[in-house]
Amino acid sequence: MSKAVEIKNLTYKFPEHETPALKNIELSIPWNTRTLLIGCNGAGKSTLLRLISGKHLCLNGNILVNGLDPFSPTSMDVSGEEECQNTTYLGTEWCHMNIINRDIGILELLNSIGYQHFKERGDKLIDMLSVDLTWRMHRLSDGQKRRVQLIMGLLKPWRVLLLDEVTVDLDVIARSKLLDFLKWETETRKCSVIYATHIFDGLAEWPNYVIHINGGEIVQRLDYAKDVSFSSDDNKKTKKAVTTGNTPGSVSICKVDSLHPLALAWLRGDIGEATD
Ligand SMILES: Nc1ncnc2c1ncn2[C@@H]1O[C@H](COP(=O)(O)OP(=O)(O)OP(=O)(O)O)[C@@H](O)[C@H]1O
Repeated sequence: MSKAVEIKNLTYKFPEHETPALKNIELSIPWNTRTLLIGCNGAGKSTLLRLISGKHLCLNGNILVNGLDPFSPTSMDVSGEEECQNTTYLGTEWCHMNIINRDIGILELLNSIGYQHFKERGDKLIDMLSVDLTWRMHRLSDGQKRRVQLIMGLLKPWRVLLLDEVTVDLDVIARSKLLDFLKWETETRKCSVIYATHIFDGLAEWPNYVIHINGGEIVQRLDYAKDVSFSSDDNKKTKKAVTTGNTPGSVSICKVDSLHPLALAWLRGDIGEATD
């Protein structure tokens, strides 16, 4: 069976630059997994996601998504019980689509992209992101607009979801629910998520793989369950946030104090949800 994503010997260069943005990328992403892409600004994360989505043409190397060339006209997978888009890419330019500032009602907007056809899924997303169908786009806050956008972006099921940091405007509840939803999706149907982010709160239990990109190269790929452990004691002795784990290639991460649980509890209280 084909993998969610299979990349072989991929090197990609923008015409304006001497050095390639991506070098010798080899990557295999199985089904039913969540992968985090971690790297500095300019490391190559967005370029990789855009190539996987078919937004850039790949000339050197081979990319297959669900066994298909992402640049080919076939964008739907009708092989399973549900009709799926092969990839959904939600990135920076998607965040700035014009419609989000127009004087248009949410229901009208969702109907225009097939809400009736994906009603069950749409209702789940609307409920999850606490969107009110009577809202009008031009009167919303940035985070409310982003929540509506996410419903639009996730309405049609996909095989591979490529998320390029689109959660910065979300409050901690919306982000937490979105991450839970994506986890549930990958556990209940044939799909996978690749997520490039600089925000790590709430992700400690989330990924299956963590990929470190530096200077356009994949420098490390950790199998989360096998290669990553959290330790409160060992690292304190060495005063290092990350130390080598017990097996070669694995890492032990110091427990980090984070305000994320507190903010989540406060905001859950604010909207009347039970806190743990
Ligand atoms: N449209 C473009 N034209 C030319 N060069 C580009 C273009 N987009 C990105 N690059 C270059 O490709 C390299 C990788 O950029 P990319 O956007 O993939 O990084 P990134 O890891 O997503 O960074 P960030 O964390 O800032 O989003 C950078 O050196 C950048 O200057």
